[in-house]
Order: sequence, then C-alpha cells, then structure tokens
Amino acid sequence: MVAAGRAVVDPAAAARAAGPTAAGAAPLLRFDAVSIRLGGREILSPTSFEVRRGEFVCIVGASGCGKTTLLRTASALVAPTAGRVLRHGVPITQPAREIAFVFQDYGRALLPWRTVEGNVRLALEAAHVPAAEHAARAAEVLAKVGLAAHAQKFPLQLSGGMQQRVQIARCLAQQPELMLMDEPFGALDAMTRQGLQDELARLVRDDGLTVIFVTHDLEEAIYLGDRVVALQANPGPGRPSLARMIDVPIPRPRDQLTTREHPEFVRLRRELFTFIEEGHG
Ligand SMILES: Nc1ncnc2c1ncn2[C@@H]1O[C@H](COP(=O)(O)OP(=O)(O)OP(=O)(O)O)[C@@H](O)[C@H]1O
Repeated sequence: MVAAGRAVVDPAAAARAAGPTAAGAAPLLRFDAVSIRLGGREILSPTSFEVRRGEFVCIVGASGCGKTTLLRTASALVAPTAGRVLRHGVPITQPAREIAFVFQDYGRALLPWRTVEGNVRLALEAAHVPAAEHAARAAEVLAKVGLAAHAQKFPLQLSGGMQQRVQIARCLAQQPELMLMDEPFGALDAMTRQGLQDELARLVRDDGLTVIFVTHDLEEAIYLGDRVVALQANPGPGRPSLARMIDVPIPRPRDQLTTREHPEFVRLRRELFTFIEEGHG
C-alpha cells in the first residue's frame, strides 16, 4: 500500500507475503484469550476463537454481554485488557483498510451533506486511492448494491434499507478482506431486512469476503452464518464469555422460505432459543 508518496507497511500483508511458513497456516482472525475491562468491570471474560478466510461468523447473546465490544477489538477501536487479537498471525494494534466496520445506525454513519457517491468516495479518499479512479470504483460498488441509479441523491432522500446499502457500498469500496457488522439490519422492517440478508449473502459469495456479524436475531444468525458464536453475560469467575459455538451445515445458496423450513434450521433455532432462555445468553 502506498500513501502520500511513502510505502506503508501493513504487518498482516507483510506476514502473508512472507509465505506459508510465516502466515499461511494462520487463520484470518484469531481471538486469543481476549478479556476486556471497562469502567472497572469485566465486560468480556477470556474468549478464544478463530475465523477462517471466507467464513461468515455470527455472534449472538443477550443485551450487554459484550458482542459490540468484542467486535470493536477486531478493528482496534477497543484494546483487550488481556489476550490478543491476531490477523494472519500478527497482533492488531491499529485500524486497517482491510477491516471494514458497518454500524447499525446508518443515519449517523453517513454524511448527510454528501451524495451517495460522495459518501462512497470517503472510503477511497481515506485509503489514498488516486482521485482519477474514484468515479469508476464508486460506480462499481454502487452497482453491486443496486444503487447505480441513486448515486447523485443525498442519504436522506433514500429509505432506511437503501441508506444501509450505501454504508455497505462504502465498506466494499475500501476492498476489505474482513467486514465487521454490528446489527446492520436491526433498525429495518422485516421485509427489507430479509432482502438485505440475501443481498449480503450474495455479495459475500461473489467477493469472497469474510464476515463477523453481530445480531440479536437468532434466526438471522442461523440463516446467514457458517457458524454461530453465543456469548453469555457474567459467566462467573474463570469462565469464558464464549458459551457455545455452533456449526450451520445448511447448504448455500440459502432461501428465505426453504432454508427456514430446513430440519437443521429448526433444530438449531430450538437449540439457540433454549440456550438464551435458560439465561446463558
Ligand atoms: N466504554 C465503556 N465504558 C464502560 N462500560 C462500557 C463501555 N462500553 C461498553 N460498556 C458496557 O459493556 C457492556 C457490554 O456492552 P456491549 O455494547 O459490548 O454489549 P452488547 O452485547 O453489544 O449489547 P447490545 O446487544 O445491547 O448492543 C455493557 O454493560 C456496556 O454498558
């Protein structure tokens, strides 16, 4: 990566370039006994898991159990109190272009005085992409999320679902290898939400993205995820926040009707609901 005329070394890219002995065997992301204290309280107890390239991992758990905080450690917005988060085997210490963050609150994530295209260009400016490439790159990602015809509108002229697609397009413009998504569809109505779930699944498949997706909605987690990680609040002394790790062996592409009727979907939904209802969530 070249920024402002000087080479910037991305430690994870350097480790990947160094070949398989250095980083080839390392997962894209590894939470290694990560614990977090904030305001004098343990928010997250030592939690370890890995995310491999191309995986879609959903995180569920009751309000306040630390889902958002865990996600923030992966983008260096919060530093672990103990333990490490490693990308390709290299500890994460600062935000990186390769890791994009999608917030639930698209209204605050987008600049209202910039057009849709202008909001996407923000990511290109931040990544020091040459200005001559901006128009083509913005057009490409806006086409991917079905907003090509709305490039010159302002965010407040769009529906909530469209605004969230702008935020996703802006993240795609920075060409991330990992998308961190914090309840991105939580504020949307059920129909819009289902449409965006399918769009996201398609984008992930087409672009080979890796995603960590926080949601309150257990069905959404099973529908989208290759794996679901369930966190529990206040797990007790010496116990990890991570309470369950569930594989979702349901074939892709998935479908809103048939997948939700799939016996494995029904079984996993019952397992997760029971787990949360018992108060572990
Ligand atoms: N900077 C901070 N200082 C002190 N406490 C914090 C800070 N950030 C988060 N917390 C607390 O940490 C706990 C976990 O917060 P977090 O937002 O990670 O939970 P969550 O599982 O994502 O919740 P929700 O599902 O409601 O979004 C909450 O009790 C929250 O009040």
